[in-house]
Amino acid sequence: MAVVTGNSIISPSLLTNRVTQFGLKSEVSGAKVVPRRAIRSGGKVKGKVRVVVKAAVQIGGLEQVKKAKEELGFDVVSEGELREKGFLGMRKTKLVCTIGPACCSLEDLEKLALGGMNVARLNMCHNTRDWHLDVIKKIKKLNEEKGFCVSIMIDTEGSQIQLLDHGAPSSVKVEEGSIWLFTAQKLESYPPFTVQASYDGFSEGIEVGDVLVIDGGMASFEVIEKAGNDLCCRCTDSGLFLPRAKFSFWRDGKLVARNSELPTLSKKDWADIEFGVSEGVDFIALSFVNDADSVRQLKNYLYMRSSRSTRVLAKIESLESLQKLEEIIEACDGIMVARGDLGVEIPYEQIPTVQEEITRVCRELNKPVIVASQLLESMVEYPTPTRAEVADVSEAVRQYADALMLSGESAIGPYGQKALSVLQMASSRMELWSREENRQSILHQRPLGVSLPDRIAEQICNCAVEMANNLGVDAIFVYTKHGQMATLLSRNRPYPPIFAFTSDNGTRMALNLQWGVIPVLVDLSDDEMEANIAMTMELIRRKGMLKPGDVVMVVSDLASTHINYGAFQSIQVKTVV
Ligand SMILES: Nc1ncnc2c1ncn2[C@@H]1O[C@H](COP(=O)(O)OP(=O)(O)OP(=O)(O)O)[C@@H](O)[C@H]1O
Ligand SMILES: CC(=O)C(=O)O
Ligand SMILES: [K+]
Ligand SMILES: [Mg+2]
Repeated sequence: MAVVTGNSIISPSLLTNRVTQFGLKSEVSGAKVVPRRAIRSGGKVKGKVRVVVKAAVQIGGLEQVKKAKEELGFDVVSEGELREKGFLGMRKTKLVCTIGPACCSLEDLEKLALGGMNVARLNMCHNTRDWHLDVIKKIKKLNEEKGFCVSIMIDTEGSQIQLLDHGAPSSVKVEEGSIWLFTAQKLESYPPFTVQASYDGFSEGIEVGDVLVIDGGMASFEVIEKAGNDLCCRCTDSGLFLPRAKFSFWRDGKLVARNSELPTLSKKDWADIEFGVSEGVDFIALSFVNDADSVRQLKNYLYMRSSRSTRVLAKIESLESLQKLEEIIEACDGIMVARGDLGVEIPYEQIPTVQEEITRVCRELNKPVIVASQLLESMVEYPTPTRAEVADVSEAVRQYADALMLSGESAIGPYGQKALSVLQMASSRMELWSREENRQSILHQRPLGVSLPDRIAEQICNCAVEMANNLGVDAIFVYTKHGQMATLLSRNRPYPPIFAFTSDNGTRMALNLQWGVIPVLVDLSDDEMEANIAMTMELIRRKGMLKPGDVVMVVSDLASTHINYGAFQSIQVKTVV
């Protein structure tokens, strides 16, 4: 028997109904009913009733318990983590893995899911649609059959001017002083010192004397002659050409910005998006976003297509996107700091401050942010990271990024699971340090809401987190339809984990990317918040995850029409006895 106590507003009949509905036999004992302007009709209480609830809930038959367990979509990995490490030990930073040939079997995907993968990323630049479909099906199968909660992201190819091919499968050495031809002509084979660019207009606007930089510094050239669209260049800084090398042009120390010449969404991208939507992916990450228009265009399309639960992420990987950062963040549902391409467009020494700035603005505007690329690059080849890589990962966690992403480390490397465990350990360690140092207290929150209800929700969440930290509660429970309250809590980066109960599966999958949020799918009542609270606490307790003495802060904003309160927002603190 468990007893849940608290000060609540509820009708006792509804509590009993709700508890019974969820397969539990219940007794409501010691309920002090104080009818306030209550209207009695046909022997039933209508209107506002204030009740101090002390609900004693007894466990029903085995069948009923099983049913009740099935009602709670609580993923097995969070459950295991909670049992092993307790509430405070639960990892807050989310992990994204790029899926590629090295990790696409059902067994490998399961190992990544067990290792803490929250989101699987499929890069539409590589492989066939059938290959991606196969991976999507495997992940959905694992979610359904093994109780994981792994969201799926597709990442569009986008239009990239800056891709080069030298015909060799591996890297080619470039010596200082050597002369190279860069051409967009399609060649059968590659004569020595010839490189093919992926886009016909690659040299438009480029002048003799401009500097051509490979992969943000792998090698550099000076343009010495222009013949039609071809460029003849002399190597000024020796280095390497990797396959699919990226390049940029510089003049007087500044990037010659060219991304706006190409559409963010190509025909192939639209076809990939259509594929993703029909397969029910949770996120679409847009490559080479230049402004908010392409984000809005895709969001409108998803709205027309009744796919509102598909969230749109904008990848910041061009100079143009940096110049329009705030409008892009406001238009999208989340951001990826795509450092691979970004590092080709801006000098690499600027990456750390730019990353910190993007991460800060995203948190202030309440959008999740993923820090991506080269986090543990050396682990594509080696089973251990460099200490500098661990420091980089920890820095992203210290900045309170919502998520970290593996690229080649999981897609093609033999140590993908190990790389994931490095992210897991490094982020847990840094989160602990941030708590010990009370770093959350220095977070600045810029006011967001404009309308009164939005401002109220925001203030409630800000205050709730301050209270939760000061009181040292074990967990925050929030009940949410579209995830707004959960994200507003997460934005404050609280010490306890946030359990976000939602009856909307799209919301659940989207919240997977949100710092510190454990989304739980459950059938919630629209009009009786107290019953939702009692039912979810009981279900969690029944799984052995709430113990006597645990303190839970409950934050809710679902409408409570039954008691005529309209939108009823509250913070309650409950002790499990
Ligand atoms: N589905 C896939 N099939 C085959 N190889 C893949 C796949 N996904 C990724 N890879 C390989 O893993 C490497 C890293 O993947 P990732 O998608 O992060 O890099 P990328 O291609 O540089 O990203 P982007 O083009 O979005 O900037 C790629 O260069 C590619 O070799
Ligand atoms: C992830 C990605 O697209 C990049 O880093 O460029
Ligand atoms: K991509
Ligand atoms: Mg990129």
